[in-house]
Amino acid sequence: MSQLVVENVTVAIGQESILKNIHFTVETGQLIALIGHNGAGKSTLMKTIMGWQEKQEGNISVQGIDQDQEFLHYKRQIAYIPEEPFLLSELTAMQHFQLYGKSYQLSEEKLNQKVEELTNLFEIKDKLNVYPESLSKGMRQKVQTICALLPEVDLLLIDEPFMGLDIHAAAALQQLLLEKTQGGTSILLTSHQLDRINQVADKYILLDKGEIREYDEMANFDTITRRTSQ
Ligand SMILES: Nc1ncnc2c1ncn2[C@@H]1O[C@H](COP(=O)(O)OP(=O)(O)OP(=O)(O)O)[C@@H](O)[C@H]1O
Repeated sequence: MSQLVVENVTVAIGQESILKNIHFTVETGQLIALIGHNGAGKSTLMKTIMGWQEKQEGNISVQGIDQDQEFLHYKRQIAYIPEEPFLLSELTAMQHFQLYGKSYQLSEEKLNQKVEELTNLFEIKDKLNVYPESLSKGMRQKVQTICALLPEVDLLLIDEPFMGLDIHAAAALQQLLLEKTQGGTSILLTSHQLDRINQVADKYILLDKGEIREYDEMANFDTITRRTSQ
């Protein structure tokens, strides 16, 4: 079954057309890499799927739940890790986790178990009571990443997941993403790190000036790069 269906989506910001007629699906348990030059429209597409950016035309659904018709129900199926950590200055790391746990209706027991597991994995267990301003950039990203990994959602959207993470955390995240897909979660991520993408993605979408140029198996990516650079 298609987890995410994006049909003929068009986005303009002011007079500028940013996404043109975007059309693709992501199947259950697939990991799709969204690639393209700076400014190609990758983050805008993520934000549009999240409902943070308004679309002018088209439809988006997750598990058959339409974004426009049942927004709250739709949104509960998705977790998002934005490119820039988006943390509240008045909340500690643990309070962020609790806020996410509440909004995705996790039981306290499940939340505590996952916080324990993920803060151990990302080596920030000693930072639970620390406010964002006292965390390093990479630690803020870890907190944001953990927030999105707490709920069991159908669709995970991740903007540049590996950027800013240390080697240990990047490897741990890579493993975790693969485990998530094996459990049936679909993942759409953007990345400029081709070596990582090659290791995790099933397929890639090549976005160019707001349009999809290629949507193919990851295994074909090298061939295409060579062909287009000749
Ligand atoms: N809030 C905004 N107002 C005006 N233009 C915007 C806004 N957000 C994005 N854009 C424009 O939309 C286009 C796509 O930007 P977007 O951030 O989606 O690109 P990207 O592919 O994620 O790039 P990068 O790889 O640099 O992160 C760019 O031309 C950018 O200038």
